Amino acid sequence: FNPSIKPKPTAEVDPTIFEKRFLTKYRALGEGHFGKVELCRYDPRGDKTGELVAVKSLKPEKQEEQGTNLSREIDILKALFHENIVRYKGICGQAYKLIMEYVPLGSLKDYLPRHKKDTSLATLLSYSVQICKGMEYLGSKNYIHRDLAARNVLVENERTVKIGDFGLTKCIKDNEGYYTVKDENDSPVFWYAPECLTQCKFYLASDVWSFGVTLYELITYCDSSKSPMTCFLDMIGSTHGQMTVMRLVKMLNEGRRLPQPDGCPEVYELMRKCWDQKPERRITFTALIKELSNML
Ligand SMILES: C=Cc1cc(F)c(CN2CC[C@](CC#N)(n3cc(C(N)=O)c(NC(=O)OC)n3)[C@H](F)C2)cc1O
Repeated sequence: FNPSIKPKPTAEVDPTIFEKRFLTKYRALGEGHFGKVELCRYDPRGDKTGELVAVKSLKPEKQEEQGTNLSREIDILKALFHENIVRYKGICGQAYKLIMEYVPLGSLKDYLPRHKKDTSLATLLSYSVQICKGMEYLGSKNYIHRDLAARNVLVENERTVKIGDFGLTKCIKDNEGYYTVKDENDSPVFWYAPECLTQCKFYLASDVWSFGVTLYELITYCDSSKSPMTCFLDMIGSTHGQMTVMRLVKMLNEGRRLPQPDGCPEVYELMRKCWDQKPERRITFTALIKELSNML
């Protein structure tokens, strides 16, 4: 080693720029209204030693209309660093592809029904604490998720979960404290708080409401026969088409809520604190972390 000879810097390669020609598709992980998420291998050496990644891309016919939304989602995810939030890895092409870490055990919606026997209540509560930590961090940056549900929480391993999709995440304007929801075609209405349904206003506390519904999903191990949609449609009668939202709002305004899942009444008490009619009266993610941790 001769200290007087400075090694020539190798060409600076930006690890967040992925070349399309090295991305090989394996299978679809999910389909959305405007695009899809696919499992891919990024294999620049062409010997299958490259890493597996999850790639979100827009349908060609939706790129015009949704391109800005995807680039906003990319900018948000790029700036998030938390152990309970899926990692941003980069972009591909003219930013119509978002490259994320691949979380192989999939969403809680896929995972819980298949692992009911080996997932204790304590583990479910640990998952809940982790979701709240990710959401507390997101809220600290003035972002509202707007689509918190078991289908958007990923299982890293049997001890660790991460919030995995930020397709509807928006930034709250400081002086207003809420985001005005534009017409959302496939809004997850059964996870939405009353103020979102009636006034199209989304507060940080609106995400707490959605967390309460997500906690209900966890405690029922995402059993589709007891899903929020199934339950609510049973309560309001499922033959009302576009009247569904009206009847859902009426039922919520009357104070009716999802029923207590079998066992763990103290967890149901916590859900009820997430479902206070008024956003300002709802429990916060910080308080939820404390109360859930005390149950562990
Ligand atoms: C274009 C818009 C759009 C398209 C979509 F398909 C979806 C829906 N999609 C969200 C991402 C998803 C669920 C979550 N969280 N997921 C991510 C991973 C990962 N990072 O590994 C993963 N892994 C997995 O399933 O492993 C077996 N699933 C799953 F693809 C559903 C939402 C959208 O806004």
